[in-house]
Amino acid sequence: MKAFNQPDLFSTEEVRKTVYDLPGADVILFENFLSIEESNTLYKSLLENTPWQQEQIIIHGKLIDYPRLTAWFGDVEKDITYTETKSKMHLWNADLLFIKNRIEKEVDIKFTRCLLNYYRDGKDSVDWHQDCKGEQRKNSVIASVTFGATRPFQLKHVSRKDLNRVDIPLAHGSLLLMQAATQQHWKHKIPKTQKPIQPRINLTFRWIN
Ligand SMILES: O=C(O)CCC(=O)C(=O)O
Ligand SMILES: [Fe+2]
Repeated sequence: MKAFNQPDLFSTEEVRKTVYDLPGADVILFENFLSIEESNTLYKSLLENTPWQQEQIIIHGKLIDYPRLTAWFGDVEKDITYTETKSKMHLWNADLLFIKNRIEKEVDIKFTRCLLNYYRDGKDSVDWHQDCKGEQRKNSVIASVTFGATRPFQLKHVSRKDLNRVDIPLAHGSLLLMQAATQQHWKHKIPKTQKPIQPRINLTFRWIN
């Protein structure tokens, strides 16, 4: 399988940090968080070695496939029910531990889980939602790492109509940190696109006990 082709535009490898000034949110983007070589190797390895699963949801009594493939990894191996589908949380592998350690140098938290999403093409997506449940939304750290195609990560405030939607392009090797009460005040999504695009893998490291 071919490694992901990085456009020339991103051939400079400097880490670039952007802090988004959004009311009630704490969102920071690190472009080139991982080098192109690291990102190419990890993309290929995660694509090939992850036990990708098709999760399903019941809508009007019908089982519907989620428009993406997923996998859970974490500190312990166990059965979990995240959606309607019974899935397994797998033990961290070397690739994920490598990425997790790099992120933990940036933020003072030990992540316990990671959700991997595989967007096979532009038809795959994730609709508006907030991460975490209940009280955890008021104070959480979500570290989101992307490999493959750049897709816009859209953010919108849950109630304030006066605030514009924000589109953050998440490129190969980027890290997006969402902290504090971001999940309480803002929703996010990855829209579908008609454009012919390469696959994309996204990893969200989370703290869930
Ligand atoms: O693919 C992404 O960038 C976001 C994934 C996401 O929001 C989630 O899995 O909760
Ligand atoms: Fe999410």
